[in-house]
Amino acid sequence: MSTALVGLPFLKGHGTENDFVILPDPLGDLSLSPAVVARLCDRRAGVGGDGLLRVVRCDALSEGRALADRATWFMDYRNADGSVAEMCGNGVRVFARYLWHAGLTDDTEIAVGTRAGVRTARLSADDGVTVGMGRAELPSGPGATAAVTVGERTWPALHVDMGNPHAVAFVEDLGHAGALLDAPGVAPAAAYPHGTNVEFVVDRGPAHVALRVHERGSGETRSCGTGACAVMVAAARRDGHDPVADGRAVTYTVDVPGGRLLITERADGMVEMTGPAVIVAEGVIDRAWLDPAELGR
Ligand SMILES: N[C@H](CCC[C@H](N)C(=O)O)C(=O)O
Repeated sequence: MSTALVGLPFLKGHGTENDFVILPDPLGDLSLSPAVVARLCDRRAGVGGDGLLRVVRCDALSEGRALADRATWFMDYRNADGSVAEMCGNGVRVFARYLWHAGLTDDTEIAVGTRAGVRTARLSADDGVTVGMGRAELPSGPGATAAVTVGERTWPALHVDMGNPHAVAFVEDLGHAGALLDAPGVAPAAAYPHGTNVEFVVDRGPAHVALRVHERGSGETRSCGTGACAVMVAAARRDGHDPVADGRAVTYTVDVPGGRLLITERADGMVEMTGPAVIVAEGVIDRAWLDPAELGR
């Protein structure tokens, strides 16, 4: 006799192979401990993902209520280790694709609440999604730059804040970053009191770069949307572009190990990122493995 799985619905999705466990929780009644998130993101014993996107109505959680007049849904993003992060660019694309897939919206322009504020996603007929990623902040003063170390090698890095922190290091060859099994050393640590994502960048041609990324709380991933935006802005400034100052938008192609992103910094400073977003599968988390009671249900 088949025993139907009775438990928690979930979906899997990815954007340029930055993959996520998607947990619908419209009324916000799940309590997700870091340990439970880590179990769900475990690639062997769990569902597997670089992170988790909990889908909650803005008016159903304290962090979202202030945004409820501008967005219906809040993306509660968690890293694979269970830590909370302010924003996830690939995640917003997948989140918007999920809302459409689940019939929770019939708009193709969707405002999404995040810990970094409201981000707007535009769905295209193929699997592409364009997200307004906000404006890049380049801190000045002591926290503007850092030194990034992997093994015996150290590089200068530019601090770029996309709502979450990034240390962007231009290197001669992406292989020089080694296996990236551990977090690169970043000094001074005071520049990043809550840790940071670290990107290594090489040029591929005019307005065309490629990166590898070690993500805070997730390790090396195949892509990082906020990281790709941080890299684009760092490369644009290195190349003498400052759209707000010179009134000219600039677009870069950013290749990540999991695919390609097109990123534009507009004359108003808004950074727009376009890339794919795919819903791969949906299923049920068996209560024998994760009792909803562990989630406060
Ligand atoms: N993968 C995400 C970034 C997650 C950043 C997270 N690791 C952090 O701690 O900031 C993205 O596509 O933007």
